[in-house]
Amino acid sequence: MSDFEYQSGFRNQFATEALPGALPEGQNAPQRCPFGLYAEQFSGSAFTAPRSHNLRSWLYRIRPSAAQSAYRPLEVGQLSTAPESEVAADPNQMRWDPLPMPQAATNFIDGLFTMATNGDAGTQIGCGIHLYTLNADMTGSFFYDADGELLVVPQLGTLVLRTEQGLLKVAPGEVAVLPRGLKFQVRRAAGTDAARGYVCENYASPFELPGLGPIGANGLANPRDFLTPTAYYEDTQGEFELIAKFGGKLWAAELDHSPLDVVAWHGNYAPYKYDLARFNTINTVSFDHPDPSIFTVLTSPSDTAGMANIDFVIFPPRWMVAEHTFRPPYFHRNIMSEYMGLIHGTYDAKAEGFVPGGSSLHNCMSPHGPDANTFDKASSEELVPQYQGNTLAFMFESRYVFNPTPSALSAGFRQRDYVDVWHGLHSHFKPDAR
Ligand SMILES: O=C(O)/C=C/C(=O)CC(=O)CC(=O)O
Ligand SMILES: [Fe+2]
Repeated sequence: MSDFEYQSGFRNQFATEALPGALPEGQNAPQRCPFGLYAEQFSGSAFTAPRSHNLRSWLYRIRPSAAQSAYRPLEVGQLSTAPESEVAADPNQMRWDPLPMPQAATNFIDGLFTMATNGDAGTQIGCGIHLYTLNADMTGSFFYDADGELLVVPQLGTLVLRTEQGLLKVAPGEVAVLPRGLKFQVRRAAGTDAARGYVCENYASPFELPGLGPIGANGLANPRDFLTPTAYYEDTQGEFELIAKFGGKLWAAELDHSPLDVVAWHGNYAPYKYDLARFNTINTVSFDHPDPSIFTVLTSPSDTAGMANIDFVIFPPRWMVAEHTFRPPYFHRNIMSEYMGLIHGTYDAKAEGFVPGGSSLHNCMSPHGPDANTFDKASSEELVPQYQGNTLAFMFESRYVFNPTPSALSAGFRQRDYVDVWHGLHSHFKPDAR
C-alpha cells in the first residue's frame, strides 16, 4: 500500500479514519470519544460564515493541541517581519534569477525568503510571497501559520508534506494548499536532494474555485482533481519544537510528542493538492489573445466582487491557433499587480531572462508586455497552429500593490537591467503606409 492515499473533490465533507471506529458516530463531541481520543474543532471560517463558505473539521487526536508549552519569540531569518521591514511600494518593473540553492543544511522554514508582501496579516488582507530552497528535512520541528493559508508551488524537487490531516507528496507541476493553522513538516521525497519553489501566504479569504460563467459546468480546474489526504497518525514521544508564524513573526513552543497524532477527522477544512496538468485549458479558436483570467486555477476573493485578493493563474502547455493575431501577451497596464514565476520551459512574452525558478513583478499600472525580441518575432511569424509544449508559468495577481522586501530589492540575484528588455521597441510608425 502506498504511503499516500487521497480523497477526491474540492472542499467536500470528507470523513477519514486511520483506525477503524475512531470517528464518533452521529455527533462531533461525545462525552468520551472512541479509543480515548480527544475531540478538537479546527476552523477556517467564522462559525457564522455563510454555509457555502463555512470551513471546519473535527479532529480526533491523541492529545489536544493545547497540550504544549508557552510560546517564545524566535529569530526570523530571511522571513520578512511584515509590516515594519516593508519598503514603500515601487513602480519599477522587477525581475529576479532563481534564489541560489543553500550550501549549509537548510530546511523548509530556514530557507523561506520573503520577496514581497501586500495588505496586512493582522487585518487578514493581502498576502506574502516567499521563495523556498531546502536541502534538509524537518525532523524535530513542526510549523503552522496563523497569518495565512499557504499555496506551495514546487519548482524543483518533490516534497512530502506531513500534516496533521495526512501525508501529501507534491512534485513540480503540482501545487498544494495548506490551510491556515494546520501543523505540518516538510521533508524531501525519495530521490530529491534539494528543492526549490514558491509560496503564496494568503492572509485573507481561503482559495476557492473561480465561477465559470458562460463556460458552463465544466472546465478550468475541475473539483474532482483536487486531492485531500486520508488520516495518518504517529504516536511518538520525544522533544519537538512547534514553530508558529503569528503577526509576521516566528514563535516556538515545546511539545513532548509529535503533533501528527490525529487518528481520524471529518470536515471540509483540510489540505489538498492539485496536478496542474489536469487544468482544462480554454483559449481562443478564432483571433486575439484572451485576458489571462481565463487561466485562473484558484481565487481568493476580496470584499469587492471581481477584485481578487489573489488570483492564482497558470500558463500551461496549450495550442496557439489564433488567426491574424499578435499571439503573445499584449502590452498592458493594469489595476491588478502581478507577481510571476516559472516552473519550467519558457514564457511566451519573454524570449530570454525569465528562467525557471525566477520571478518578475509588475505592480499596479506599471507598463509591461513582450520584450523586443518577442515582439519582432511574433509580428512576422507564420500563423500556423503551434503547440506550445515546453512551458509552465504562473501568476499571483492581486488588487493590492506588492511591496518588495528590502532583501528582495538588494538581492544579488535581482536583474537590475530588467527594464532594458523593452528598449529595443522602436517606432514603426509610417503615416503614409497602412
Ligand atoms: O499571458 C497573458 O495573457 C498575460 C499575462 C500577464 O499579464 C503576465 C505578465 O505580464 C508577465 C510578463 O509578461 O512577463
Ligand atoms: Fe501582465
